[in-house]
Amino acid sequence: MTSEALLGIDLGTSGVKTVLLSASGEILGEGSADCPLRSPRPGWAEADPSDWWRATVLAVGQALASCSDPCTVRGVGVDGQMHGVVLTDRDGDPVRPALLWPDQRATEQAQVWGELSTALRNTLGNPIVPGMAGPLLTWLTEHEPEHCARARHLLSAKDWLRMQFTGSAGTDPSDASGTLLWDIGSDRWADRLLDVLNLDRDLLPPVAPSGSAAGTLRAAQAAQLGLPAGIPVAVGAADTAAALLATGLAHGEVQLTIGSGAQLVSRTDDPTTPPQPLVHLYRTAEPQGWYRMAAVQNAGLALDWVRGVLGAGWDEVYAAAGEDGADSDGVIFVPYLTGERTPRMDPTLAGGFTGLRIGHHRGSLLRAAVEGVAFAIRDAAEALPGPLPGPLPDVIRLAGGGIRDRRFRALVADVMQVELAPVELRSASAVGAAMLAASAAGLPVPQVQPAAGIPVRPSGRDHTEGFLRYRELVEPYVEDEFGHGHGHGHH
Ligand SMILES: Nc1ncnc2c1ncn2[C@@H]1O[C@H](COP(=O)(O)OP(=O)(O)O)[C@@H](O)[C@H]1O
Ligand SMILES: O=C(CO)[C@@H](O)[C@H](O)COP(=O)(O)O
Repeated sequence: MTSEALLGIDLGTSGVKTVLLSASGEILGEGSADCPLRSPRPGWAEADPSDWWRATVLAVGQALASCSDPCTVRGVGVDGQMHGVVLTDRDGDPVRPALLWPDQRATEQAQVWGELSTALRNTLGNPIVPGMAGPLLTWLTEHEPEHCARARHLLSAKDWLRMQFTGSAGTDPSDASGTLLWDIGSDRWADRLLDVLNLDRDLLPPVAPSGSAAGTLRAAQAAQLGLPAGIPVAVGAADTAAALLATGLAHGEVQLTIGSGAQLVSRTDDPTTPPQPLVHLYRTAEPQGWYRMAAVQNAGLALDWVRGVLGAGWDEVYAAAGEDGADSDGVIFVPYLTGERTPRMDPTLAGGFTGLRIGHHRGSLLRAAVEGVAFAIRDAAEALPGPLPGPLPDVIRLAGGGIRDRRFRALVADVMQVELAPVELRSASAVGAAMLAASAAGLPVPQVQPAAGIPVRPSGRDHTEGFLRYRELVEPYVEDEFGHGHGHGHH
């Protein structure tokens, strides 16, 4: 028997995940291929898009091979990591490696952006951070004019991939709203800002709805991917926006996704932001609507770094999360390897282990690392405003490739003191991309009912003392969203 399927491809920071979804929302096949970022200098984060392509071919092949019956793919949708820049020529060939969201090279340029008039900054609805396309483009204009002169398009990761599929350049509002080049209230490129900053408007691609058809799959690429040529390809969406589609996050609910970074999101109908926002505001992948995001730069990315440096396997890392006893015996890990966004909003911050004494050992460092990432997530969670002014809800939805281990889930629930409701999808974003493929192919959008995992309730283990010590290290003095300085009660 042959089944019909929609293919979703998630181009994440750590690699590519694929899913084949049936018309009734069932997962027929899955695949994944690693494609880690490169850091040619401290503070830089790049990727070679040809590695993305190889990982995509592998992950699509795996998904097809994993189906129990042969699949006929009726449409393709893509989503990807947000904010970065792929500068390409007119054919979509990169003129230099892609710059990714954890990149901090545009820190100086971001400061210049921060000095723009309040009116202009308000149109963006977002904190100014150096890993977003706008400041990265300013850096490229100043430091690599030769690459800018050769460039025809500035693309997000998934837009680059889709251009390989269809041959034409474009983007969608959910990714465009994460560039700092987008007028969030008017839902279009921020032309006045581009003029003021003297940035090349012609580099920005046309924008179309996430679920519309961008074109069809070209024959040569179809042959490499093992897919039929000529099938519709959706414009696609930013990874978090795609994940919201798959999990069906409702107004008033909060979702925590842990991958390379971690994101806490909630939907909002109000696209206004305070002058110095500590959280992001982005467009959803739907025809209307926004969501707010508290963004943690260093989640799985920091754990992966610690793992590499200490030569540990993932199981050892997660075993450390499951250990009983005192909080890392006084060792604290600050995971700010790529600066930090919510709630610090400071790209110049760096990571570190502190509190080390003779008698501490490798296990103390691993334990401190998982705890430090959980502390960073709690720190960000406390900054996420509405649609629920006030404290976080009692239950938070949990998703992402970083939650696969139950010991880490338990630690995060204990540190945050909330119940976590896991969604058992290997890649919620890839499922969202497959849903967009259905709409681009003119097919009914599958109703996905993601399997609910076992709820993770706080066990009663108290991490408050460790969290407060962490806070003292990272937050001697803060300003709230309205610019009022205050110290913390525990000082
Ligand atoms: N083999 C593994 N076992 C357990 N956890 C892993 C493994 N590989 C990766 N991870 C965790 O999953 C994260 C990647 O999750 P994913 O959602 O795929 O991220 P991204 O979208 O950033 O590529 C890693 O940073 C790490 O925390
Ligand atoms: O930085 C953000 C959002 O602001 C992330 O949504 C990135 O898009 C990275 O996602 P992952 O690769 O960690 O899933």
